[in-house]
Amino acid sequence: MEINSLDLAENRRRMLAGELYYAFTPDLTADRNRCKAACAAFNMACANGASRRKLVELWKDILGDKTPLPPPPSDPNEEETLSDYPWVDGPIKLDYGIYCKFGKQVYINSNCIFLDTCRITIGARTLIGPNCSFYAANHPTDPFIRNGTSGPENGKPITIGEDCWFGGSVVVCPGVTIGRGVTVGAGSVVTRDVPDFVVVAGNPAKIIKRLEVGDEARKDGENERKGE
Ligand SMILES: CC(=O)SCCNC(=O)CCNC(=O)[C@H](O)C(C)(C)COP(=O)(O)OP(=O)(O)OC[C@H]1O[C@@H](n2cnc3c(N)ncnc32)[C@H](O)[C@@H]1OP(=O)(O)O
Repeated sequence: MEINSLDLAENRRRMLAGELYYAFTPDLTADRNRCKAACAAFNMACANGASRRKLVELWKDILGDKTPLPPPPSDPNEEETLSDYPWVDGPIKLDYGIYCKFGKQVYINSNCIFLDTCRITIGARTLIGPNCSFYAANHPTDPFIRNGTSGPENGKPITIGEDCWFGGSVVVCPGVTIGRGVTVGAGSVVTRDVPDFVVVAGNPAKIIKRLEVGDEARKDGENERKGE
């Protein structure tokens, strides 16, 4: 495939739809470079102990989120107006940033990676331990189609529910959906969907515990998702 003859909009549509597409086109490369620079700025500010407000601004830059922040409080030490924004300990790496969505009060520990060639959604109040990787990106297993950086690739979206907890060094593979209130043990590799309210661990991750959660708690989650 000659990169220069590609319909770039169609190529991007294919990327997000999980179809075979080419990653090294000028527009996708420029988008990744934009995100790389935004991540570098965020990581540098994090390492230098920047204020919560500065870090939230830089985090929003990574995601391409143009919505304005609430005005600063008169006392800059009282930034409770920002309490719903994710807490992110750098360094962090996202591929595009614009294809990731994080719910309120998410926490991300250091050295996490989000390869968002398809959409990655993380539910509210989910806690993510250090060195976790969320790989929506994938390549064909046939080496002759894969063909290094000249070949096409495809991905699958990753969806994580609310109130999950990922221990350190978890890998989430392309196409995985994890339910609400799930705990994922340290070092797990999640290759298949996970239902609500369970603990999974291992490689591949398997259910090691089911939580007793009343119907009311399940209903609360549904209402919250509907914005009630
Ligand atoms: C947001 C942050 O920054 S988090 C900071 C980093 N912290 C971490 O990464 C800690 C993550 N915690 C873990 O992995 C814990 O082991 C938990 C949460 C999974 C333990 O969950 P529990 O439901 O209490 O499991 P429990 O300890 O009873 O173990 C049940 C079984 O699963 C196994 N198991 C527990 N954790 C794991 C794991 N990570 N990988 C593989 N097996 C595991 C146990 O060995 C045990 O097996 P056995 O019955 O054969 O002895």
